[in-house]
Amino acid sequence: MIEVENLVKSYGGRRVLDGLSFTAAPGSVTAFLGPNGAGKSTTLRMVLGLGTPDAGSALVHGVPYAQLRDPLHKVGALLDASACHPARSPRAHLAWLARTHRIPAARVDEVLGLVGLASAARRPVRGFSLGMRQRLGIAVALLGDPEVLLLDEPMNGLDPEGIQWLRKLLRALADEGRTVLVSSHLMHEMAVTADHVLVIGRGRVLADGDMAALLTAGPDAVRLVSPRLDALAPALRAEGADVAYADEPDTATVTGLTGARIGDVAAAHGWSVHELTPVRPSLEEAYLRLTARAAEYRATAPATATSTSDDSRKEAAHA
Ligand SMILES: Nc1ncnc2c1ncn2[C@@H]1O[C@H](COP(=O)(O)OP(=O)(O)OP(=O)(O)O)[C@@H](O)[C@H]1O
Repeated sequence: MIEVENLVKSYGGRRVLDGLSFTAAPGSVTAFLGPNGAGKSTTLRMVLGLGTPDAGSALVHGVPYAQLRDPLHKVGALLDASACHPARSPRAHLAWLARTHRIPAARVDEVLGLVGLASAARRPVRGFSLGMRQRLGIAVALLGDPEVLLLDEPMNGLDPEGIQWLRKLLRALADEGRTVLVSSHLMHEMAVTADHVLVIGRGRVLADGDMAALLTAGPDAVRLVSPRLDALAPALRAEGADVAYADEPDTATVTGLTGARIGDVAAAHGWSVHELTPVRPSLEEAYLRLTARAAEYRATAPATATSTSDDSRKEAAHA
C-alpha cells in the first residue's frame, strides 16, 4: 500500500507538487499518468525518500520509506534505467545488491531469467540497448521479491515482445496481491494493463479511480459512414446530435444520439448507411480531455496539421 497525503514540493520557488493525495492499493496495477513535467517522477522520488517534501507525507506500508526495515524486500523501484556502472555486468550488479541486502545468490539467476537477460548476464552494461537496461532495472526492482513496486516508465525502449512480457508480469504481480504503481505515456498499454488510473497535472490529481469507469465516463459516440453524410449531418444536428467529420471519406463521429436513432433518421429519408458502430472512448481520449488545461509543455501544431484537423474547414469542403 502506498499512501500519499497532501504532498507539496517546490523547486526554485516553483510548486511542482501542489497538495497531491492518492492511495495505490495492493492487488492493483495503478497507472500513473500525466503530461511531461506534471510531477510523476518527483512523486515517486518522494515515496522512495529521495527528496524531502515541503509538506505532506508519502508512506509505504504505513511508514516513510526511510523507516522501512529491509527496504529492498518491501519496495522495488525502477527510476532510472541507466543507474548501473557501465563496466559491470547485470550479474555482478545484481549479485552486489543481493549480498548487501541479505538476498540469496540464487535469486540473482532467477530474476535474470525472469527479465530475459540470462544470455547477456555476464556482458558489461555499457553495450546494452535501452530495452536491455530497462530489463535490468526491472530485475533490480524484483530482486528482493517486494510487495510494492514503483516503476517509472518501465516500457521505454522495450520491443513489442518485451512490452507484452511486461504487461503480463505486472498483472501477475498485482494478482499475487502486490501494489504496482507504474508511470507511463503509453496510453493503450496502460488501458490494457492497469485496473486503476491516477492522472495528475501540475502537481495535482485530475482523476483517480477505476480504469473501466474512466473509459466509460466519456460521451457515447457512434462512428457513422454514409454516402449521404452531407445531407444526414444537418438532419442529425436538428435532432440534437453533435457530428464531427473524420479524416476518412463519408465518415463522422456522432455524439448525442444512439446508433438506432441515427439509423431511423437516415431510413426516414431513404439515405443509405454503410456503417454504424458504437465507439468506446480510448484512454488516450479520456486522458487528453482530463489534461487539456494541465499540460505545461505543448508543441504548436504545424500549419499543415492544423488545416487537416480543423473540422469546420472539412465541413466547408464537404458542403
Ligand atoms: N531536482 C530538481 N530541481 C529542479 N527542478 C526539478 C527537479 N526535479 C524535478 N524538477 C521539475 O519538476 C517538474 C516535474 O518534474 P517530474 O520529472 O516530476 O515530471 P514528470 O511528470 O515525471 O515528467 P515526465 O513525464 O516528463 O517524465 C519539472 O518541471 C521538473 O523540471
